Amino acid sequence: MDKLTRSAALYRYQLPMEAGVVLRNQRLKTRDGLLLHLQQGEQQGWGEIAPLPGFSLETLAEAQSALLAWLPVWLRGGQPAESGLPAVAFGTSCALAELSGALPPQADYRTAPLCTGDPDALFALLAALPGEKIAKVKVGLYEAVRDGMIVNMLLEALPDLKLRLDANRSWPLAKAQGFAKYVNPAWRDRIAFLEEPCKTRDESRAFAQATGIAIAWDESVRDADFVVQAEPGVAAIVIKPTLVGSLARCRTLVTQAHQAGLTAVISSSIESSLGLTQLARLAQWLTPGTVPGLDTLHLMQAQLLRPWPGSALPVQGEAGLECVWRS
Ligand SMILES: O=C(O)CCC(=O)C1=CC=C[C@@H](O)[C@@H]1C(=O)O
Ligand SMILES: [Mg+2]
Repeated sequence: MDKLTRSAALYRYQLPMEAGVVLRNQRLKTRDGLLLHLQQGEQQGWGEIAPLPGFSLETLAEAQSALLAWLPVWLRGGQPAESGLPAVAFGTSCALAELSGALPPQADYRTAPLCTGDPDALFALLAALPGEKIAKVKVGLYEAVRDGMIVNMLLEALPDLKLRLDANRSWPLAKAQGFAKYVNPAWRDRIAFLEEPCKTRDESRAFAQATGIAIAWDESVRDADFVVQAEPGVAAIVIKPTLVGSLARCRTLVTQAHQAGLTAVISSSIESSLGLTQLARLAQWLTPGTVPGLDTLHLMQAQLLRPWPGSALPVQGEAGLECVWRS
């Protein structure tokens, strides 16, 4: 491809969130991020760079500065080094992969319906769901006993249901065991995994051994000392590309997980529909057969540029974007 024909633009977006979306004790009123648009000859590619407040270590301002340093190198025909900021590494690698055709267009638009509060709403939705019934329930936000009873009730009522649970490291070991006590041992193997039950990895391992409930690593995957390996009681790793890094890094993690006999689940960091549809493509490409954890679009009041199939949310076009840089 002709290096001279490269051009690029960087846009800023802001999408209104549904009322009441709280992340790590912080209300998220809007989702703010950047969109990178690269063009080379007839080819083009988009990437979303949206550090998630409370989860990402980098800020949006830091991501923007990194992109403004990355862009001139790319425009001159170079291959800029992968950014050390995960959200930037993810977004730039997506734009480059669209440009080169490396990210296949086919997508896995299945999601594991996400339930944070109302088990009745989840029950109605699951009862009507065709095909594989797999849902994700947030635990650890209320009393552990209440969580245990809800999980037990759902598994009892829907015999073909499998659950993914997520405690976000909120329980001391004793509390986690208090949760498990309320889940009938006969149904525990229908908990596909419980993400990060305890405050430390060792406590989470002890929980899995003691209860027979499989666990998954999510936050741990981003710890500097984390190594993907087979361990008793560990079923899966959750990969959130915006928090983890480039497509190449995600691919390495998926390969390592599969080699260790673990499930790898591609999951959302609450990207816009643009980033989310790219994650659905990544899931189809790297983890076919595993339902990705992408049920987060309903937390927003609008989509961005590319619609998620079946979503009724309005789609904001390019006209609604603020251009912060253009070559
Ligand atoms: O993994 C999924 O199924 C959906 C994404 C999801 O649960 C999360 C996304 C981003 C931040 C968190 O609130 C949460 C998580 O902790 O995994
Ligand atoms: Mg999680």
